[in-house]
Amino acid sequence: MEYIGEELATHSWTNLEDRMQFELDGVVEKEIKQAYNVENLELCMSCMDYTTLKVTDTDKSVQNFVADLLKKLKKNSLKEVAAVCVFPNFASIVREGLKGSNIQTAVVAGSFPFSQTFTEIKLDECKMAIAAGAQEVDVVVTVGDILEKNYEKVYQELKLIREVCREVRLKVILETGELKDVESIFNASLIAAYAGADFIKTSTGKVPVNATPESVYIMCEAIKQYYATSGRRVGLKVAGGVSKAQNAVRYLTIVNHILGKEWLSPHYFRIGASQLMDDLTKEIKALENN
Ligand SMILES: O=C[C@H](O)COP(=O)(O)O
Repeated sequence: MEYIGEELATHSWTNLEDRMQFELDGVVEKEIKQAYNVENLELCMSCMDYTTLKVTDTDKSVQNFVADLLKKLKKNSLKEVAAVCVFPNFASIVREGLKGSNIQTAVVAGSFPFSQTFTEIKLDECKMAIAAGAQEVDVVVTVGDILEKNYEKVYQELKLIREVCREVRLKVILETGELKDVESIFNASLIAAYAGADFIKTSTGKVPVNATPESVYIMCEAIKQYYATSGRRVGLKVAGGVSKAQNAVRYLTIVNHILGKEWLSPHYFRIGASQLMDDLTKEIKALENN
């Protein structure tokens, strides 16, 4: 058995907080202005996990959600989004609705959004979602265990989830708004990476604080250090409260600044959003007509 504590000890987050504030307020802010162009807005579109995770979702509403998306993309001559993300019970409906497109069927699973149930139930939910057609699975870490530094427990559970999700893309949600400090976000990122996550994701969108530039900066730094050690690229998904094109470009800029352009494709960068599509479409059109 590998122990995650030994791996974490090889990484360092010292001085990260000071450097982060300095860079976010200075050079990154300048880069955002330069990055606000049609090419990058279209890139944000193609990296979007178009999401509905509402208590009112039904078979019919999800079917309409997918059909509306395809209509919007066609009407506005837009590039395909990366995925449609829904609760796991809607996986087969989404997969069916997306037939003929390259858009992936993504689900949240593992007792989203709180991850508060038995490991077996989380594993079964992932398995059932995959059997129903999910190609990507987003699960949440047990946040309390990160805060109490029960790192080994979190790591072992994620490895079990990785095993049942071996044929699909696995995104691990850290719920950074609840982790709060640099150390917890940095360590949670590395635990997920070492457990085999394809992506680490900021938030569920279901707590008061979701994605922030600071949390994304810390996660990028952990991904960078992990890549230097392992040679494996872990992707980053920004999610929760991203509803404006300006914010989407802000996150893309931070990822580019720390990780570089190799991360700027749907393979390694995603934006999970339920409200971003319209503003992004509007801004693309406005810049095109300028
Ligand atoms: O995974 C995606 C998020 O749940 C979406 O959050 P949002 O509804 O705030 O865009």
